[in-house]
Amino acid sequence: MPLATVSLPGRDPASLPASSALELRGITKYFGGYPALSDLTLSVPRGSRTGIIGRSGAGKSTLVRLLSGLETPDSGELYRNGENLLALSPAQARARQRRTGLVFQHFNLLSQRTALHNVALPLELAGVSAKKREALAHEALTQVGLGELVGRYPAQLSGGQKQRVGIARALVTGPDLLLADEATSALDPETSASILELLIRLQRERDLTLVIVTHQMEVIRSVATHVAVLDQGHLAESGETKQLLAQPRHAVTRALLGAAPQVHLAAGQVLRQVTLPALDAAVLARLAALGGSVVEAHQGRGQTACWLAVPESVSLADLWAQMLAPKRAWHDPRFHLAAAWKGCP
Ligand SMILES: Nc1ncnc2c1ncn2[C@@H]1O[C@H](COP(=O)(O)OP(=O)(O)OP(=O)(O)O)[C@@H](O)[C@H]1O
Repeated sequence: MPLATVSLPGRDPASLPASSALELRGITKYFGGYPALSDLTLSVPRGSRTGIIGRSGAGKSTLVRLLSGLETPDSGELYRNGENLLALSPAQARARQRRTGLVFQHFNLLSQRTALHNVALPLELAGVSAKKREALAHEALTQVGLGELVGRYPAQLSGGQKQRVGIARALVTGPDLLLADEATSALDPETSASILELLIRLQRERDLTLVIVTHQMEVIRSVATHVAVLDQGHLAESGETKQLLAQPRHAVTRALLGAAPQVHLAAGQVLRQVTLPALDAAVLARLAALGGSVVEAHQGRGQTACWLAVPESVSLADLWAQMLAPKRAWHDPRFHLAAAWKGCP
């Protein structure tokens, strides 16, 4: 599908940072009245490896689809190398799409085609001659280490090899932007590491801008020079990876890092992390009765992740039983038992 042809009030390209591969300004995308992305403003530096991280439903895949031209935003501005992508003709949009490589979590290879013919497909669609596209596909497969396996069908390849084919296919048209959506999530840790190393090598060799979407902080740590944290369609925070991970400002970043907030606790108090269905007045009252207070709470869909300051003597089991059991006792046998054990009503 082509990129949008809607004309939005364009920004003077001179006002955009020259070093940006991508500039998103106030991007909003709705699905069925619900905002999957909300007023998202983000810069992706040219030549960076930018990680997009967030929990399930944060809007990561929606963002990738917008950047690849598979979706159009409902409002906002989207620039690539200073060019307003939302003001292109369909033909121009298709040309820009060929400069964008996409790598998928589940490889998306055609089972009836060999590795060579899977990689050659984007060139075929672009009208490149058979001889030339096979030569280019062979070269791309060699670059990802599969020069010997060009005649294999997907069913004859391992998961890691399939993803190498996916990467070769993404690069065969010579893009300057590579979007990888959970590219290693379906792979075992060792294979994931080798695919991430390959992405780093290719990004350097080809001077690409790599946008890598993941829900795994290890991927961000090992690959990304820059990172943007999404939370329920909003940008929670963004910056250089080293700095952002050393000093996470947003609760969702800390939750993804498994890091506790930096707070000064009273003597005899400790921090405990719990995820609650809700942080309502009744739960807060029970927490206060235990001598505890909320240090940080992060509301997700259907649950709230909390850091609580409580007296050292209040264990996690106490918190669960005393704060939740009264609400849940009749619905969840585990809490029923916990409540009975703790003598809760
Ligand atoms: N085509 C669609 N139609 C309706 N709702 C959608 C569609 N695509 C995404 N959504 C909704 O938009 C929100 C963001 O979804 P998205 O897939 O972008 O999140 P994500 O961060 O990639 O999640 P995950 O890590 O689980 O893939 C979710 O609430 C999702 O249900």
